Amino acid sequence: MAISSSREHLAEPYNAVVRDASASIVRHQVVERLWSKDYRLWKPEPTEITNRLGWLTLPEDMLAHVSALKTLAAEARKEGIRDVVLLGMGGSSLGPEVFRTSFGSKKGAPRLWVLDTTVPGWVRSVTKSILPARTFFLVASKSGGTIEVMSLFAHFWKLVAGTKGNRGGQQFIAITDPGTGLETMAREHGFRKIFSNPPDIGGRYSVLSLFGLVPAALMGLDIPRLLGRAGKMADRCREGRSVEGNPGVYLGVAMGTLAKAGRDKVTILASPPIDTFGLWAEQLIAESTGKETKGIVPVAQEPVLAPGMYGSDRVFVYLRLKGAKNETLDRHVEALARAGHPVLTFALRDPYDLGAEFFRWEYATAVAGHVLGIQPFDQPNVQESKDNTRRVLDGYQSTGRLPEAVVSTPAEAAAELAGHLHAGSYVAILAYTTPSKPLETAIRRLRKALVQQHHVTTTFGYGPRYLHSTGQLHKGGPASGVFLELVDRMTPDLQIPAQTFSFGTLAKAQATGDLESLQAHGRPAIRVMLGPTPAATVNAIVSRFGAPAARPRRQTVPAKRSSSRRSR
Ligand SMILES: O=P(O)(O)OC[C@H]1O[C@H](O)[C@H](O)[C@@H](O)[C@@H]1O
Repeated sequence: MAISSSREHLAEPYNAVVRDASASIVRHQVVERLWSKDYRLWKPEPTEITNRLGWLTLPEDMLAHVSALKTLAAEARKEGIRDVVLLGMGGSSLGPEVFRTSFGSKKGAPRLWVLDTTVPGWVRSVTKSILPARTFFLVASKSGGTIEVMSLFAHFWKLVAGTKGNRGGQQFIAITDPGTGLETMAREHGFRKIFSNPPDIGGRYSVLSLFGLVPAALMGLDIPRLLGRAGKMADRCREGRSVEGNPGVYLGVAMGTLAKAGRDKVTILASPPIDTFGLWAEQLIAESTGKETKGIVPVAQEPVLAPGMYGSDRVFVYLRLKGAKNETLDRHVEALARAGHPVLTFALRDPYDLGAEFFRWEYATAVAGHVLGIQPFDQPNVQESKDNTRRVLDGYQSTGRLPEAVVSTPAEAAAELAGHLHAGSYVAILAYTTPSKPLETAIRRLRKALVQQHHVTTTFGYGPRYLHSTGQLHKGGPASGVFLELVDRMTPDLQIPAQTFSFGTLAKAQATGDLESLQAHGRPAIRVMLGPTPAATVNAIVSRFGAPAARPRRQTVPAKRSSSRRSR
């Protein structure tokens, strides 16, 4: 079969592992029970499950909002709005980020900016790129109280208020659940519109709800077309008689059973225009499965290397967009399959097929949770870092100082990393800084060096974004992570209006709060200060890793054919 078509099933011997588990999935009517929202698929109690399954019917339910979305998009065009800045975290920002980078704005529609940070340099760079009086601000938060979102709102509200020609609240739009603090605030501030999202959808399952659709509509996307693709996939995910006939169940059973057999790193490869899909999938998979010391490690945007460099803990999934520059990835994926790694390929005809992929992966993650025996809809360890941040900020407010954390030099960090790594490890690189080309090139070099030298897996996330995404897995998932925290100087800093701390202090407190959480879980966590030239600092770590090590001996089959887990 040509690489350009989907390969939705694994080659042998991996397919046999999935087949082994299938009988139990069919016998226990997992598909039917998932569609009927039976919480016992995951846990004996319904808490945070029954009120989290609204995503199943979004492709139909959201059609009711199409005309309101069209009206808003038309208003933006008519009023000459040039930019839309979305203020949100995790489930409220990563889906829109995929739309922004995969589609680009349509002709005549405003540009979308997604701001999910507290790093002052990043906030400042978006602030400088827009004309405040000709910008809509989307304040997006399910809970309506997330500290980053509220701080960013305060910043942009003040900015707009100080602008000639501003239309005040008319430039602000809220997306939130009914009855939140954000809803009240939006009403008090005279927001142009409040989009009230169905409350039975968790953040990471919300891309096809108003959280994803409002920014998508403002960018000029064809919403019925996107929902239509998602709906077709949802229909395919109703097949209950065979796992191989249901694309969502197949992916979920494959991820779950292979993770149990030792292949717990799901490496997402995607054609260049859609490669931020991995950032969205990271949150979905990591936050849903990474708990009770179990979980699947999603890997996004990792540089591709020769098949022999990878350990036997990987599964590869390739999202191939028709017409994109796919030559390199095509060759890579062929080589991976030839070398005996498990590989799936999903072919997308155009970016609208992302609608189908969102649904497939959501469904698959719910099924993988069942296979792993965890409940995929809560995030029990996310709060810890938030509590630690709060404690650090309280300390700062009474003493005027942040606590000192142990800092390593680049050379020490390289040695410490090496000392912690073994087969099956993953290194999570966590950067509290402003994105830049040189930095991202240096990070790619670091990831390459780690894979080549140690045959481990690498992930990369900007802080505090990753706290709302992979942060749950880091603390609650398997103890195979080693954490490298890279922290900016945060200068020049930026004040948060009506707040006793600045953006820089908040970002540093978040970095410290998470470091403390990781250490409290006994996870190796190393901090390096990025200094005046962040890319040079990262390169200094890379330079400590020598030439690539010899290729490891690699297994080409899963460790063992595990028997399927008893379904409840
Ligand atoms: O949309 P919000 O309520 O602001 O939440 C944003 C994010 O917050 C937390 O970190 C959760 O773990 C995420 O799942 C969520 O997406």
